[in-house]
Amino acid sequence: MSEIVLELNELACGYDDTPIVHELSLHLRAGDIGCLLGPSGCGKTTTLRSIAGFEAVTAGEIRLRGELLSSPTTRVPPDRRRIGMVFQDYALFPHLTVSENIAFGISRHPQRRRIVSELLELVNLDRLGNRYPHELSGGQQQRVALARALAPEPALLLMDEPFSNLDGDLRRRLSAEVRDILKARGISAMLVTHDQSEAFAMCDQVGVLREGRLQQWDTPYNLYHEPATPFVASFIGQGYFLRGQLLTPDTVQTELGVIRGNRAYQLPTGSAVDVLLRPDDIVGEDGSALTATITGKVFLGATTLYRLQLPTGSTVETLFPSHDDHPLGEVLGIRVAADHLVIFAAQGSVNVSATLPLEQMLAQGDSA
Ligand SMILES: Nc1ncnc2c1ncn2[C@@H]1O[C@H](COP(=O)(O)OP(=O)(O)OP(=O)(O)O)[C@@H](O)[C@H]1O
Repeated sequence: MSEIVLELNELACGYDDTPIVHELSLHLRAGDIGCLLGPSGCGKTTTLRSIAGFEAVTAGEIRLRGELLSSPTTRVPPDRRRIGMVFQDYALFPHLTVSENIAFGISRHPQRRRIVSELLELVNLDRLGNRYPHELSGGQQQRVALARALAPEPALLLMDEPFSNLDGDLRRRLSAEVRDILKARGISAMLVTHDQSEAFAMCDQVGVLREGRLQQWDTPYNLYHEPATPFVASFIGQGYFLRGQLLTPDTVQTELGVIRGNRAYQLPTGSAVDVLLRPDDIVGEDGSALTATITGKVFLGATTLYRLQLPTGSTVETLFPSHDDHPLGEVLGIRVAADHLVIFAAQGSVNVSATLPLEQMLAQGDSA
């Protein structure tokens, strides 16, 4: 495993007397791209600004390659941190050409012409060095901003919503391109976004923040398949919770029958639980005894997302190839095909009427 480049230990920060971020701990390894993801106002930018040195920390510490950058009694100035930044609005100098913008942070470097020319090539702007920012598209301006941030060879690159001024397709292409550039150069980076698909496409580790608290710092795969909290489960990806009752550590009785998962839960047998079902966990099956009524559908291109109402009134979702078209109101046969069983202790009271007596459920669980 590579060395740890960025360490946040029990970090707390905020503005004047308003605490925003609380007890935030995470480690980013060299060459990895990390991300802070969360709803608007949860503290992503505040955390990034603290790492950059623009905001003081009130508790905990920030270390870069082991060196203490911030603590309640230490604050290395932003320009001494070896951290590069790329902002949402590009923040290029309008009176400088593309090449001059890129050279800005290395004006005294003897090799600056060579570095600028390499970076121009890296970000695919090698013929635009003499243009001014207003003569470039948004995507091109953001590439210049990236090249400028990379020129001083920072130990860490911070990116605050870098693609949010760009639209759909360009945004996807540029984020993939930036990931390739960072990976090719082994650059460690931390991104802030509220766009989950961008976080998943670009990042090795993603931290989900809620109201200034880190809920989980993990790979995109684990966030999706093994969310640590109900908030992460509902914030990441799509899905609905179904109330159930734990039969054994890895099986649960629900109104869709007994579902067996791939890991054991440490909750007491018989506990009321909430089971997360993603759209890919529910599949159509002609003739199935389990049926659901289509109450909504969203065309997504290759697939269509159907919202289904179960006889008890609960909701689940499923995805069909879009050529497999079904009208609203149709009753479908369905089956659960979940490999990853994600459950949490039930929030609120148990809907006893939707469950069977425990003995009967255990008998069904044995035969499942
Ligand atoms: N300069 C400031 N002074 C006081 N409060 C601020 C300041 N900047 C941000 N805040 C508050 O801090 C909280 C977190 O803001 P922050 O910008 O970190 O959130 P965010 O997760 O990046 O949100 P968004 O996705 O909307 O950019 C918000 O409640 C915001 O109003």
